[in-house]
Amino acid sequence: MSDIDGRAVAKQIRAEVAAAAAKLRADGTVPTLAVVVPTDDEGTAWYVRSIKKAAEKEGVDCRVEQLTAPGRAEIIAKLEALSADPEVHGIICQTPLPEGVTLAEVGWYISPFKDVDGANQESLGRLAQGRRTFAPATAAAVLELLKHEDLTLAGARAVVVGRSTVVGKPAALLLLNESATVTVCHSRTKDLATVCREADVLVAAVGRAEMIGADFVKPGATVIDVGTNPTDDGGLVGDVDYAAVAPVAGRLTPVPGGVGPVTTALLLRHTVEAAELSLTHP
Ligand SMILES: Nc1nc(=O)c2c([nH]1)NC[C@@H]1CN(c3ccc(C(=O)N[C@@H](CCC(=O)O)C(=O)O)cc3)C=[N+]21
Repeated sequence: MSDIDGRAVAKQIRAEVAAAAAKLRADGTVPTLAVVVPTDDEGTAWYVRSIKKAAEKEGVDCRVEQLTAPGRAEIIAKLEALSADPEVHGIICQTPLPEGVTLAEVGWYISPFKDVDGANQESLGRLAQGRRTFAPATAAAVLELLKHEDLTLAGARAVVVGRSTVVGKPAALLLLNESATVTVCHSRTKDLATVCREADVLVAAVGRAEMIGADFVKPGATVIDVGTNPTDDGGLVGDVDYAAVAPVAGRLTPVPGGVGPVTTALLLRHTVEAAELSLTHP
């Protein structure tokens, strides 16, 4: 088994981002990402700090908009204002949202031109249509990691475990757009391990620590672990039982150091793309 090195892939993407950002700046456009943070959730706070640090290192301005106990109307007003602000090119609204508010309903107020984390239903619809769009950064990271490997997605058996709107569904659509044969599994799937064992490419996006064991994996399969589950001792584990699966899989992403760093890098890539788009579609 060989590890898939997410940090190396992220480094390469970030170098491309830095070059694109420098070019935009030389032409008088400062690529700018706005991060709307509607709760004080611990995991989100970590991600926001890491976005800000990465953005500033690569020449992308990052505006963090921390809201305090906002209602739906306040979040929507903020997203509308940022959508109308010509100096902002990319917008991400962090999850989790306050009780009773969903990303699906507030995502509508993020301009599709600035929707760098694919939260607007127009973005998801375009993905379903196989048209150019911003996919959610985490789902895009799954495909980016696969594309860096020497494997053929067309005709491959892909199984996605998890059907969330932010990861499972868009990852399945991206794989389908690459002509993989895609199965989406979830909590009601019968004989989950048997279905997963058919996969040439297995994507674990359930949010349950180490639930994918060796019996879920076909020998030699490529396994992408999207899970980032905090452990009691302050560490992080994936949805895949790494120690058990490593001897069976052909290739496997570690946690940390797999999907996570690529997610952050792609959010920045989407932001410079949105900035470039703003020049031709002001
Ligand atoms: N609208 C929205 N989109 C998101 O994509 C989103 C979100 N809300 N809310 C919060 C979660 C969390 N998330 C992570 C991204 C990268 C790492 C990451 O890079 N983790 C490092 C390690 C972290 C560590 O060592 O603690 C790694 O995997 O190597 C983690 C978590 C995106 N999220």
